[in-house]
Amino acid sequence: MRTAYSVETVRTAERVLMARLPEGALMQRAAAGLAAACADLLGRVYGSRVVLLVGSGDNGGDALYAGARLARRGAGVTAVLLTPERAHAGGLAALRRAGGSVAAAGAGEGLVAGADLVVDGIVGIGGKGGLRAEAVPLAEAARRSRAAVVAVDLPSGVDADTGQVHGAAVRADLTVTFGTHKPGLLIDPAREYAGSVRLVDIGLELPDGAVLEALQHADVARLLPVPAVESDKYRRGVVGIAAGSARYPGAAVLAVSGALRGGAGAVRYVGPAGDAVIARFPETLVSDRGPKRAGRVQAWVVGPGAGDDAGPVAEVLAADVPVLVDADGLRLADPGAVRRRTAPTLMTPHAGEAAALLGVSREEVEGARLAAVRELAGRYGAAVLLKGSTTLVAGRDGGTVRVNATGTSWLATAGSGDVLSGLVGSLLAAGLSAVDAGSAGAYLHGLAGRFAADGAPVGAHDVADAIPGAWRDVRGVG
Ligand SMILES: NC(=O)C1=CN([C@@H]2O[C@H](COP(=O)(O)OP(=O)(O)OC[C@H]3O[C@@H](n4cnc5c(N)ncnc54)[C@H](O)[C@@H]3O)[C@@H](O)[C@H]2O)[C@@H](O)CC1
Ligand SMILES: Nc1ncnc2c1ncn2[C@@H]1O[C@H](COP(=O)(O)OP(=O)(O)O)[C@@H](O)[C@H]1O
Ligand SMILES: [K+]
Repeated sequence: MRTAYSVETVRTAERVLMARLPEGALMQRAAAGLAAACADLLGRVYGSRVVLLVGSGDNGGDALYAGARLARRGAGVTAVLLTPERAHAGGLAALRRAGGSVAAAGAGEGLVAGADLVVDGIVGIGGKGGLRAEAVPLAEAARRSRAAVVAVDLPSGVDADTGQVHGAAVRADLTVTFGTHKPGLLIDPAREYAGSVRLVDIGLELPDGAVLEALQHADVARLLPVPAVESDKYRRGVVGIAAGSARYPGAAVLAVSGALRGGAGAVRYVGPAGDAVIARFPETLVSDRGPKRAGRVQAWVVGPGAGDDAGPVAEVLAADVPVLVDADGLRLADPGAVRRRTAPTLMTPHAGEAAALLGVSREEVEGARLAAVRELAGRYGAAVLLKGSTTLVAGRDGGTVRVNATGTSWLATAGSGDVLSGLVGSLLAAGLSAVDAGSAGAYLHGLAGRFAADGAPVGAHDVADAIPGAWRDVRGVG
């Protein structure tokens, strides 16, 4: 499990550790890790041109000490000081002792343009708001230049705790972060500014209560239901899919395609697209009698391609089994009925649907995904999986939010959300909790998207076909 902690928690852990260590030891650990990452990126340190962008806090101190290490290995290192009178004194002295220099006033942009490597030590976890005006031209010069850009702890200008970006921010190729990931490094839009992320262990001891956690292969492998010797189809779980309409039969087919690959023992389809479903997947149990009279299921998926018929949504919400509500179902569901449910409920909106439910703009949701997913979970008393470039899953009772790291923008193709809803519904029927089903399903779906696409466009049905390969990859079999 990869975790991300709030700035406040990092600060507390840092204080505890600093009290036990000689002064400056923590910054030296950070600088050593940073310099090593820079050296890896440069390949050849000797003779390279390194420019440090140095702000007024310890983030700048890290950059200066790392710069000193690179200078000792033969790099030409120049520091551009944003507020010369407040630059980290110890770091500056170390850089000078190692043969590095300080840029003349006004020379920064030119130096950045000619650099091999730019180290962004403008601001770290002490930052508030976007970059200040004096730093903006330097960030722009770094973006224009051919230099590799390494952000210290996080790209300057992004919000460490939320992933929001207010105004200008540095765009990095690599972010070297200390002690723990910060939430902003894992959530768009900030995540995109971070490039790849390298975590340097500086010995921080972190308590329970991460803001975010990202499942990895081993975590998902533990969650996935695998039939035991004595399993039968009913013990494995039956998932009911109430989806599709005369206008959108494809949504039903795609949701069923995901459900068949999700680990339930049987898939029951209820709705007007039975013929299309059977034609493609003859193993489906099809009924046109409505969810209430369709027979026993261990979990329902309702909503994909449902059109305007609120009846099945209400019937499904009245069932005392886990329910996944997606797409049209989100609009048709009575919020009171969702809140009154005692069995688990998982809502799976994309940003536009989340915006409609919250009464805000899509841009607002996309700019502040963590706040949006928590707000929805709180309002509906339900688990919420917010889809998009960053997929987040929040539980109904708050706490740590899951973030999915496997997605790919090739998944932005019509119907891939329907596949996800079937897949996750199947995991619910197999007995996973709403948060586990949502996050394990998003993980497999993202991986399947990568495998199916492999660098080329795919349709949603290709993603469904790639799900078994994702399972095998996660379980380390085949
Ligand atoms: N917390 C930890 O455990 C460790 C922290 N270290 C470093 O220390 C950093 C935190 O240092 P500080 O607390 O001194 O804070 P920062 O260096 O992140 O920033 C504080 C300074 O930046 C200025 N500033 C704030 N917002 C700004 C903006 N939007 N644009 C430009 N300037 C802005 C402020 O005036 C303040 O002087 C971390 O990010 C990390 O790089 C490491 O040295 C080692 C361990
Ligand atoms: N830019 C992106 N990067 C990664 N995943 C994405 C991106 N855009 C969409 N996705 C994923 O693709 C799927 C699309 O679902 P959805 O928006 O409901 O589409 P549809 O309604 O057409 O099925 C979701 O799993 C979502 O997380
Ligand atoms: K930084």
